[in-house]
Amino acid sequence: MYASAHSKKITLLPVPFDWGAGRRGAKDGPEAILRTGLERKLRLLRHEVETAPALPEFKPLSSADARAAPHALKHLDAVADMNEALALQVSALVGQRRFPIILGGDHSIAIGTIAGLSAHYKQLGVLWFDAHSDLNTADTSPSGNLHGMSLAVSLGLGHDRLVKLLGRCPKVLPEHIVIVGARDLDEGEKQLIRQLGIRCFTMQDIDRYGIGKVLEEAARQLQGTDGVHVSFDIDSVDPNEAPGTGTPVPGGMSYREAHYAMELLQESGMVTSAELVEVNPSLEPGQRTSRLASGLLLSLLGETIL
Ligand SMILES: NC(=[NH2+])NCCC[C@H](N)C(=O)O
Ligand SMILES: [Mn+2]
Ligand SMILES: [Mn+2]
Repeated sequence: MYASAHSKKITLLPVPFDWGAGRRGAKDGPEAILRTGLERKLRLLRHEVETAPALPEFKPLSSADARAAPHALKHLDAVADMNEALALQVSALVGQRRFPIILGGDHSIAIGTIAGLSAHYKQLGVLWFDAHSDLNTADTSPSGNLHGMSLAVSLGLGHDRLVKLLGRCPKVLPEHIVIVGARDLDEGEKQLIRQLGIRCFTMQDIDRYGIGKVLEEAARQLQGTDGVHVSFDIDSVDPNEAPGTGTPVPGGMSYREAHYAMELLQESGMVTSAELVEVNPSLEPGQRTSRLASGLLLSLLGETIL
């Protein structure tokens, strides 16, 4: 086997957290992904790999937070506390010149990941693979679930406790965000995308241009950045391939489209961190979704077919 062009010092960081989602179970995602042998397989690609101790479990403490009234910010305290701890860890890893791969957990963990990254990358680019755009605010969210708001928070829109993590706000600029795979957007999210001019490649764009062309455009959009974070929500892939996830939406990326996107990003050499979220092992009998998640990370880090 050939050594991949650039061997990296990778830290796998498990984040067993699911209070940002409407249903429980994504907290077992990291363990399921790690069980596929991800660490060992990354080593076969000639990377130096360590698995960090999992982030401690943050649970709702106050009864108000646990009750999670509808149309509020559900479990705000737990989400804020977890993300603060996560942001500090991610920032420390980047400071040590390590390549962080954060294993979720629901997508609210992107708040902490991006906060930690933005402490080092002043022009951070974010490639957001998702059926959704997670651009809701308290005013537009149909659910109150914070995993549907994490990208908005990173743009500086949301509760003070979340947008001001580690000080800098916003963490990322609208022109440095590219969404890929969208097919279920709430009305307020559509408005925000238009208003801020966020680059959003829907499933129709993937149908029309092909995933290769879409990734080419995405890379062009992120040219002015000093680091690129791949935030991969497994529900961007079609539920036939990724059934083990909490908010599945039909009509997603195919197995090959998802892998090809990762392969192209590997070739581009532009990616500086990644996270894989929303794998919920309780929602499928087998290991299909966690295997897919693991395989996509391997493609992103240099695994090739031949
Ligand atoms: N990370 C996710 N899976 N997010 C799903 C969000 C669904 C919906 N848009 C909401 O705000 O509740
Ligand atoms: Mn998401
Ligand atoms: Mn999603």
